[in-house]
Amino acid sequence: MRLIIREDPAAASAYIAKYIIDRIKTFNPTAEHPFVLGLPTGSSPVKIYQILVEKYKASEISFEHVVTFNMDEYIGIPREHPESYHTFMYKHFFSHVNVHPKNIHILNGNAPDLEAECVAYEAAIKAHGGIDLFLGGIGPDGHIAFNEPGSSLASRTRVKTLAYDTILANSRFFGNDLDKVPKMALTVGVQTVLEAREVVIIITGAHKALALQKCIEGGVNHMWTLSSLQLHPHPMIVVDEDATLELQVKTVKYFKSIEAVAASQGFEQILPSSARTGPRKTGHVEPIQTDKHSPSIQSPQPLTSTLLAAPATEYPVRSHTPELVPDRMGSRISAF
Ligand SMILES: N[C@@H]1[C@@H](O)[C@H](O)[C@@H](COP(=O)(O)O)O[C@@H]1O
Repeated sequence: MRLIIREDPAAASAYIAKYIIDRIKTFNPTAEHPFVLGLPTGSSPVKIYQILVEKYKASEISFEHVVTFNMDEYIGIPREHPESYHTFMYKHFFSHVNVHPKNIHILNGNAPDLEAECVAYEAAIKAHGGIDLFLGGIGPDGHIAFNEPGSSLASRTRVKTLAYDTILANSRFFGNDLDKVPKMALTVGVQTVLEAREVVIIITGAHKALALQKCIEGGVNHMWTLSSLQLHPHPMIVVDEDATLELQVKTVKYFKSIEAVAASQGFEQILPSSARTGPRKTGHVEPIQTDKHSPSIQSPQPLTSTLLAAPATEYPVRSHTPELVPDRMGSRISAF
């Protein structure tokens, strides 16, 4: 886990925007081997999109060969609704860069068969060889995408009922009218996110400090779905100082020192090349067979399943506990 701490949301956003640009450039995408980018909505990534658009306009990055998959979408509001995630993405990003419309994937919350829509979405991700970098944000309750507290850590793209806290938090986008906030959404699952080769999360503000603390210092827990990132080989969380308010001072110092030491050595915790470049293929992109290419992160297995896998005979056999026979202390002392 890399935890990058920056002074304020602007600096955290600038770090991530630069990181994404560097990753795409290093990847050197082509039409046959595009960079597959997972994207979020919410207020947290707005500044990141703004910087990416600026850099595109300054010809510092191209999205010509970038394929995108969004995390989630509300169910039941029209695509053209000002608060739909379709509208959000075009307003803040897609309308301003050279990403091809055919390369944009956003779940359709008005699909006639929502379950089929979710299955097709997972299949489309696999057909593109998986997601290279999933950018995400979190809700104050630590949810990632719309994987609310209690979501299975093995979950995949599906229909999700929103938690009251999330409806409340998102009501600011609907004139603070709870009745207008959709109560259901389509969302990628925790497992869908974990299968990305890299996950980058932005967390800013004191209102998300408890969630960050649970996810960094606590154990993996379905009540704070972001904590599942502890199971990922290449997660990075970029935060502002306010988001660290609930962390222990030693945790903050530890992650700052790690970054400082890496910088002093002239590198920034470089990813393995398999994660940096993705699987190289020649020719067209073949759909991945799920049975042949098992996900890089397997569903968490119950600990007992491994423990019980060992034959019982390998356990040391304990002798029977002897019967307790009451005695007097005096009888244990040898006679003088
Ligand atoms: N489904 C989205 C999440 O993907 C997002 O991370 C969250 C945070 O939004 P904000 O950045 O506005 O706090 O909002 C919604 O719940």
